[in-house]
Amino acid sequence: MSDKILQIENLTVSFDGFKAIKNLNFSLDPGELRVVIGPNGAGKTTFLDTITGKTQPTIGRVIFKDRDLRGLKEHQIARMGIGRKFQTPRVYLNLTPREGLELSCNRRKNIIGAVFGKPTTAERRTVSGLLDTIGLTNKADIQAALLSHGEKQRLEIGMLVAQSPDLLLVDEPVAGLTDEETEKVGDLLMALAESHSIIVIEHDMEFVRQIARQVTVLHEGTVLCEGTMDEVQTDPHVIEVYLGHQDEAEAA
Ligand SMILES: Nc1ncnc2c1ncn2[C@@H]1O[C@H](COP(=O)(O)OP(=O)(O)OP(=O)(O)O)[C@@H](O)[C@H]1O
Repeated sequence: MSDKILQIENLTVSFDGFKAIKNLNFSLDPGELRVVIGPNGAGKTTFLDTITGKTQPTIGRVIFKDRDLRGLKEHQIARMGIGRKFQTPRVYLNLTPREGLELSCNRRKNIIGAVFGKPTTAERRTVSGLLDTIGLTNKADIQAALLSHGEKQRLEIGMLVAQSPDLLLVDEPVAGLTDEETEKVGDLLMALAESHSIIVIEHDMEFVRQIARQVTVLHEGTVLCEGTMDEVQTDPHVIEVYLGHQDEAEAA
């Protein structure tokens, strides 16, 4: 038995001979919040795709809760406890946040059942706790279409959490958000990290500084550097391939 929730061993992913991921090793502790950064094309999305089963390793292994995920379908991996939040929010716009969360609490229900069926007392309690966690109690009963972009992002994170995953994969959750909304999403992820393992992919360095304890920097499909934000920010290789260029871009 490993004490890691996720282990990636010697992973290589090739697309027609092009190696998007090369000999990558990575591990995550239960209850850890890890931020993965890296320049465009570094392999961040491919890295997540390999964990969720969307893409199969060419070489190497992805081990989740001591089980090799090779050959498993995306839905089987999701059922094992890996939830993924994509960059753009995917919420049910015609449902209220409360109804959306009730639906997510019980994935076997269909939409009609969730909207017209009666939730159990336990489900109601879970949903009101989740509404509180994502800061949407006061908007629980309006149509989700009327929520701001940041509120929709928080609702989708709540819908993922409602499915009780052990590992949450969150892809660029603050792209396009205001500073205030960004901070709320950061606070939410930090609160969730108390009871989940979380990997966040992010470009926004202010946001990374807000939430990151451990940071993994990817470059050309492999791990360039891993450490605290301070360690990563002062690593000469990271400055050269990523942060230096970003600061130049920000200054321009
Ligand atoms: N299906 C595919 N077929 C061929 N090449 C691919 C495929 N998917 C990704 N790649 C290539 O692999 C490399 C890594 O891509 P990936 O999308 O994982 O990077 P990324 O770090 O997520 O980039 P970004 O920050 O721009 O989203 C890129 O050069 C990309 O063009």
